[in-house]
Amino acid sequence: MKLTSIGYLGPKGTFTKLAVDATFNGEHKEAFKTIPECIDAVDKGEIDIGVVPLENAIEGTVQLTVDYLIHQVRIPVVGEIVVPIQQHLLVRSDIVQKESDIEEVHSHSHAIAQCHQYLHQNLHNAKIAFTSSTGKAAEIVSNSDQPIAAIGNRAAASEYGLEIMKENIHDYPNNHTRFLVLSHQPEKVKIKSEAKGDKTTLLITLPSDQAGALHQILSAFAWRKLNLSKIESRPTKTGLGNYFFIIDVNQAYDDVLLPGVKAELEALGCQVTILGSYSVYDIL
Ligand SMILES: O=C(O)C(=O)C[C@]1(C(=O)O)C=C[C@@H](O)C=C1
Repeated sequence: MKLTSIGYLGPKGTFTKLAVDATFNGEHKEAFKTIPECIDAVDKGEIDIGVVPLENAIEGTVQLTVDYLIHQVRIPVVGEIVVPIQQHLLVRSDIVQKESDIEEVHSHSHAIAQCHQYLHQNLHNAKIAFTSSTGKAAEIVSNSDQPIAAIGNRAAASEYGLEIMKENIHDYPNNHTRFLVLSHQPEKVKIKSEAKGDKTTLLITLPSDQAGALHQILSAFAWRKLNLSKIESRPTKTGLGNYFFIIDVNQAYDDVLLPGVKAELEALGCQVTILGSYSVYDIL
């Protein structure tokens, strides 16, 4: 039998790989250089499932993921994985002995943002170099003989033979990232842990500039007592002031309440697309 293939933002040692390893057993896992490359591969059927970062507790939405899913490629969201994020400062111990030796810090923009205060206070003079992922940053540091450091996780340190010079350098505790599981073949998504709940994500376009439109949208959820966990606006990219609303509801798409919301919003002139109805998995 052909193994299910799962794509992730690579290389090895990324947080996305941690999310994949914690939720999927033994399947074929394939690293992609960028989030769009991973999403495209799912859409073209080159892989069965893609896992991409969506939102971090400190830095907020991974806009590349949201915009790519709205504007370029529509793939159903079939799961969400929530992973605790601990950022460490990784170095080659044969080259860097103390923080003040470090001339450059490499990492993914979201990881850099999660450690701003630390960098500001401790590595003020080091240059920042943005990489496609934290795993890539660790790989670069391991291949360099320059006094540079990466920000990444413990798995990256062991994967690339780096030393953790300073642990937990993220600026706030309780750091978590949500990852989306994307697939056109939901029957292939077999997650090994127990789901902690369900969500539905809707993409809503307001009719035109109309007073009270957002209030009317929210009231369609409110009077049905539907609990929302996120509301976000993203540009439609058609002109200044034109926005989509992306709304997460804390329940699966049912037969009554959410179809009712959809019909009510469409009657108000909104366009409503269901981006997914899916289970949520917490990795501890
Ligand atoms: O670079 C990685 O390790 C990723 O998996 C990407 C990513 C992100 O895009 O938010 C994932 C989790 C962390 O928040 C930092 C980086």
